[in-house]
Amino acid sequence: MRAEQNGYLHTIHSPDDLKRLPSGSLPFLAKEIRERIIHVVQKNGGHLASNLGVVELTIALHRVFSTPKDKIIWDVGHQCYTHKLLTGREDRFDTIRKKDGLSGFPKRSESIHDAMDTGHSSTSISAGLGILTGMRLSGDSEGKVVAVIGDGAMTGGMAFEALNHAGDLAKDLIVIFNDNNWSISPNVGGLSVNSNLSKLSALVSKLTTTRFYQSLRKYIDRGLRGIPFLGYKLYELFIRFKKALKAVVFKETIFSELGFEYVGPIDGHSISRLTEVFEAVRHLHKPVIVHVITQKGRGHSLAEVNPTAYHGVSPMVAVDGKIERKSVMTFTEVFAESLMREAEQRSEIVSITAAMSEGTGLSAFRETYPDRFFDVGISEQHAVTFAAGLAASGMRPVVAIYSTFMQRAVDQVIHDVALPSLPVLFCLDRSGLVGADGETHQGLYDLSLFLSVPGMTLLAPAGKEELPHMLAYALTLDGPCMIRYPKDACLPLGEACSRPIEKGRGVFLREEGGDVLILSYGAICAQCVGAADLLEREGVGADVCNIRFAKPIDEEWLLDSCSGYRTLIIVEEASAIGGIGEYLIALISRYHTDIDLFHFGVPDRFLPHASRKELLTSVGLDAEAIAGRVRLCLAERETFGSKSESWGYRGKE
Ligand SMILES: Cc1ncc(C[n+]2csc(CCOP(=O)(O)OP(=O)(O)O)c2C)c(N)n1
Ligand SMILES: CC(=O)[C@@H](O)[C@H](O)COP(=O)(O)O
Ligand SMILES: [Mg+2]
Repeated sequence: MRAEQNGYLHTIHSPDDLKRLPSGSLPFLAKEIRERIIHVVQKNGGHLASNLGVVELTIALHRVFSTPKDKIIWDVGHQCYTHKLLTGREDRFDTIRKKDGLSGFPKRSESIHDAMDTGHSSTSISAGLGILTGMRLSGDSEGKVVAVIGDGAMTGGMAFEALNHAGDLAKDLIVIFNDNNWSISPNVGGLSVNSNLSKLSALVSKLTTTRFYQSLRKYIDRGLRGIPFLGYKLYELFIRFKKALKAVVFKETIFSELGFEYVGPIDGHSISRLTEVFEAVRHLHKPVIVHVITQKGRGHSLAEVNPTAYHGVSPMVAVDGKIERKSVMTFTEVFAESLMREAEQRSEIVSITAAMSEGTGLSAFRETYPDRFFDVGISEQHAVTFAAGLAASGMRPVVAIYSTFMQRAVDQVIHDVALPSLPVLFCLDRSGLVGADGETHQGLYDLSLFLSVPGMTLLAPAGKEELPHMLAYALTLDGPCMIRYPKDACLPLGEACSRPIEKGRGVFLREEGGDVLILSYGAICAQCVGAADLLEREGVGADVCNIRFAKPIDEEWLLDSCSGYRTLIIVEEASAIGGIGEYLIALISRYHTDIDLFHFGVPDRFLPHASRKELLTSVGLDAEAIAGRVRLCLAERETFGSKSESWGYRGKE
């Protein structure tokens, strides 16, 4: 009783400490872990429902498997909080997702118990199979590899690619299929595995995972195959009979067809049952999938009822359901509102999401036009080519997708959309610097990935009024288009933003006839205008122009707009390599040889989690930093005379 008064969680500094706890203390430990997760997520924000659903699963995994000798890979990784609490990070857990604190995802650089960095979905089986194969090739015949993948992540194509290969390699990979029927929204897809915890199927799984059954199986298989002439025929007949028998008990699953031993469904909240099954499967010498049924949001009354709203929460929402009231609309909200207006007028507009309807602002579209809304699951590649198909048959598809997840479907954009020049509109939310999700979610590469694709129109709104105009304009184009915007407030930036969209041309947000011109693209213009205001107080005149188009650019307009300035600063909230900075410098310097050209982009390194504001400062893209760097450029010009230098690489390191 006394131990429970003080709790167990603070005594766990490694999985070995967990293994030493009496099994009777584990339900209390699970309760402690849930309370700690809820408390910290309320303070820091983060992924709540997914983490609450895997507390017992994680305890059982670390009771049976011994990391780092055994490896556990968490698919997506957003559900790794219990894993972090049990692997020596309990003392730092309050820093999770905060600048310089613990990451909200597994990171090899953070702990020897994190076998793989994750963040993007559906990678765990591929990574696990690779790790396992490497272990075996380097002589490690003991270590086990466990991939924990949710039902949402299982809808990702690469999960099937990996299952197929794993079945073929037939190595003893263990896949834990965490089935809670939820992705962020209710899960989609035809993979309807038998999710009922039927007594019969649970009993049969209990039998088939015993060592006795496994050795009996081996004995029979070997005996049958050893019969001269008829052996293989009889063996094949036996396998088919066994499958038919299993099909009576289990809904035949795709997994067993792919060569996996299927075990389940198992109650994902019974630590004892999970432990028993994990002990059994760790001795199998073939690929095995353990189908675990969990409840997303378990132990939190609001999250249990609404796992979507509690998938990822901002601070102060976690416990009392208080939804923060925002005064200013976000880019996502402006996009959602504008799309609804367009969709009302044009029935050929359809919308597509890859399991992110809430995050991309498509919920209203889904409710209003259910027949014109498609959630394809976590399968961005399919989303893009499905959109191409829709466009080829006269529809006007709008694919709402985070910049970082767009990375999954580069070839589909090129091969299936741009090549045939199909009118698909990609609305890239979370473009630029994102906050607490860190390296895996930064939206910094869409420009360098797609700027070189022929026929693409690339647009970026600076202020509130611009996005609706850009959306309407994009929906008139007869080819592919991408509009990028950040996860941030969509601020009004003056009447220039309301001016009609002219192909290839931008607008001046500030035109005082200064010496300096800041050319920028999209939302980062707000920071540029702020910087110009700061410079003006020191008597430095800086004008600001949102080029609006990264492609196509009206070269005549651009070159004419640059005339008369001595210093030109190109600012982009994207990787400095391969973005618009390099592209514009090449264009302008051919014609304007008398202008000092500078380029401020995001430096060539991965950026960890922090707030968006902290990240902008860290790479020198907030108003104060831009102003400071402009001062330096001017000082350089005074000191060394005219020079042109790309500062993107020299962003504040
Ligand atoms: C490639 C990719 N697309 C989309 C996402 C966004 N995302 C993060 S978690 C998630 C749902 C995951 O569902 P599931 O695997 O069932 O895990 P659960 O949250 O239910 O535990 C999605 C769509 C992502 N991380 N990666
Ligand atoms: C884990 C994951 O990839 C998503 O949950 C992502 O964190 C959502 O990001 P937003 O919170 O910006 O919608
Ligand atoms: Mg799920």
